Amino acid sequence: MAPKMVESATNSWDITDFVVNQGHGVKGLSEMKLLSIPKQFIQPPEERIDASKVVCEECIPVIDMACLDGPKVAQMICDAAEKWGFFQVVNHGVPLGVLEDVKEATHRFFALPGEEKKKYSKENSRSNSVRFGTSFTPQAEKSLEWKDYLSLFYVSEDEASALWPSVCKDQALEYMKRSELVIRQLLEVLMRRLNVKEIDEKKESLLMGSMRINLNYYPICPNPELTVGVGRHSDVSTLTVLLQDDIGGLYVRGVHDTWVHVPPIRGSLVINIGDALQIMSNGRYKSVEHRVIANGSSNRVSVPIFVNPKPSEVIGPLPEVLEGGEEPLYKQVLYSDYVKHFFRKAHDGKNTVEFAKI
Ligand SMILES: O=C(O)CCC(=O)C(=O)O
Ligand SMILES: [Fe+2]
Repeated sequence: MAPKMVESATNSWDITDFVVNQGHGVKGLSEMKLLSIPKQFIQPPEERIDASKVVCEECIPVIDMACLDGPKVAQMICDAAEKWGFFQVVNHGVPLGVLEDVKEATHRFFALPGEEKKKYSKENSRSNSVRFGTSFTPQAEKSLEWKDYLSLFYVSEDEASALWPSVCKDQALEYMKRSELVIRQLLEVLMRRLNVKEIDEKKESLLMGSMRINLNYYPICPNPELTVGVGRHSDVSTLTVLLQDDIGGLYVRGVHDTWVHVPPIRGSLVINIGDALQIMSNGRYKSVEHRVIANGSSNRVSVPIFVNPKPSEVIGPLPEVLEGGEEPLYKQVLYSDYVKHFFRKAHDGKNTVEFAKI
């Protein structure tokens, strides 16, 4: 890249324009091989990960789904959802090839020229359900996050075939479809501890009535210690199924203000509880804060599937949970309002759930 370009792009106005508006993303910036990150990406010290708070002795549970019918596994899943809000599953039934294909497809999408990716930006996309972007909500953020993404909201197979980018749609759809069984199994197990005997049509709409798949791309960063890949947040989903590659960098909030790394395990899926399930379980299951650090030497991809209530559902503590006289901690809220509230502001840890607190 010509030095002039580097020089002009480091001008503060141009950076946002280059990264956000022109569709080059952070990847475009990373490829310019800047010696340091532009100031727009510098996070305040309290938002950078503090190495002294990272604990290596602890680890989120790794659960073998092959023994799901045995007595122990269901208990481990529910315990992990209560204590950590996070766990990894192995032998989950989604073929390794499907996982590898969707990671490759993610690299393929982000390798497209900026002009091509820009067709899916907020301004240009033919549909609200397909969105290429950068950071989280650049208009609301004081500091940008070092991440690009393609977000695909699933409406129907026909819509996906017509509108999702052709370089990744088959792989993204296949990953989503093949994950449905493990999603159902997990929800059934989690519901049983809440006295919900079966997931009927109404519960299905409430728990998994909509799906969103994101392809995340975290490019190499010249000053990873000064910025973040994703800031502290909890997901607004019922639960999230996350595929990560072998680079690492995802951290989960542990006890006493500590952070615990989620080590990549080949073939595993990371499962985390989202705010919607925390609310529906009246706080029994925890949607836990997490964040992603930037990386100085490798590009990283991850592919979360956000399993969400249908946007038109009203969520609140489930009647089965309150049956024994437990006081509700959350009010009834329209799920689409909850999501709007989340996307209106920058990432700010666990604060979103305050929106639903009584
Ligand atoms: O990339 C990751 O490992 C996590 C991403 C994440 O937390 C999210 O997209 O909500
Ligand atoms: Fe997340």
